[in-house]
Parts: sequence; C-alpha cells; structure tokens
Amino acid sequence: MPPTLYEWAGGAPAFRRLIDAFYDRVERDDLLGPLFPGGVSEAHRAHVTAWWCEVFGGPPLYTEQLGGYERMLAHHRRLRLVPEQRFRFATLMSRAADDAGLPDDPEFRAAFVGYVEWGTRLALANSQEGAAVVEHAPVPRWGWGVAPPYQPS
Ligand code: HEM
Repeated sequence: MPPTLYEWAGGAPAFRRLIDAFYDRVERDDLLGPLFPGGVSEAHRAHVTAWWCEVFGGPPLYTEQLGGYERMLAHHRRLRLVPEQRFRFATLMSRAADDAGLPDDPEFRAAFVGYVEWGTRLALANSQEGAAVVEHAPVPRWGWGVAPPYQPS
C-alpha cells in the first residue's frame, strides 16, 4: 500500500506551512487580497489547513469539528469569483508548495495540482449567483491517481 498523500507530504505541520505560505502570498495579491479585507485570519488558516489535511488522507477534523463539506460550500457561495481569480489561486498554490518545502517529486506534485485544479473549478462554479450546487457531500479524499510512487516488486 502506498502512503497517503498526507503522510508523504509530512503530515499536519507540512500542510500548515503550505497554507501559511499560500495566504501570505494571497494577502499581497492584487486579485485575491481584496477577498480577505484586513488579512487572512488565524481561524481561517487553521480551518483551511484542517480541510487540506483531511482531503489528503489525514484525520477527519473538518468533518467532525468544523462543519464539513456544507460549511466549506457556504463560504464559497455567492463570492462571484472570476476565472482570473481561480487561475491565480491555483498558481499561488503551486508556488506555496515550493515555499513550504513540500515534496517536489513528479508523482506528489501531479496529485497535488490535480486536486487544486479540481477544487478551484468547483469553487468558481459554486460561487456564481444561482449556481446549481451539490448541497450535501462528504469531504473529498484525494489519492495518487494514476501515478503512485514506483515500488519495484
Ligand atoms: C482547492 C480549492 C479550494 C479549497 C480546498 C478551499 C477551501 C476553503 C475552505 C475550507 C473554506 C472555509 C474555511 C472555514 O471553514 O472557515 C474556504 C473559504 C473561502 N475561500 Fe476557498 N477553497 C478553494 C478555492 C477557493 C478559490 C478559488 C477562492 C477564490 C479565488 C476561494 C476563496 C475563499 C474565500 C474568500 C473564503 C472565505 C469566505 C468567507 O469567509 O466568507 N477559495 N475555502
């Protein structure tokens, strides 16, 4: 069995470094900074870290303690994001993975950007006025996809 992406990345401390590096960039960003007037709070950073840990195979804290998928959805509804903001979000996530020293092997990064692409496209769609959203769902669990680490038999 391959390790989870959460384990491979370095667990909760690695995801906290990622999220801090990301929002530090967001705060200075012309397209994304205005979404967080006054800066990105400690509570927001902690909650989003819990989300990412759970998605990548860590403990289900966001589901059990923070309101799960429905809370995440509620935060994105009617933000009216535009495609340029989604693309910037995805770009800054890739840069933040470097800032935070996440593993840079092709397998991990392919899985990582796969989730970022998927999640940001959903967020963009769900944020539109009158969007037909999925009201209830589990927090997703992401995996290695078609490229787990090669392990010679
Ligand atoms: C992989 C994609 C994404 C993930 C995993 C994600 C995750 C989250 C989560 C978990 C929350 C709720 C935090 C809480 O529980 O307090 C949240 C809120 C928020 N997200 Fe995202 N998000 C994504 C994409 C985006 C994009 C593309 C944007 C903007 C371009 C965005 C902007 C925001 C904003 C502004 C909030 C706070 C809204 C408020 O406080 O009312 N998100 N996000």
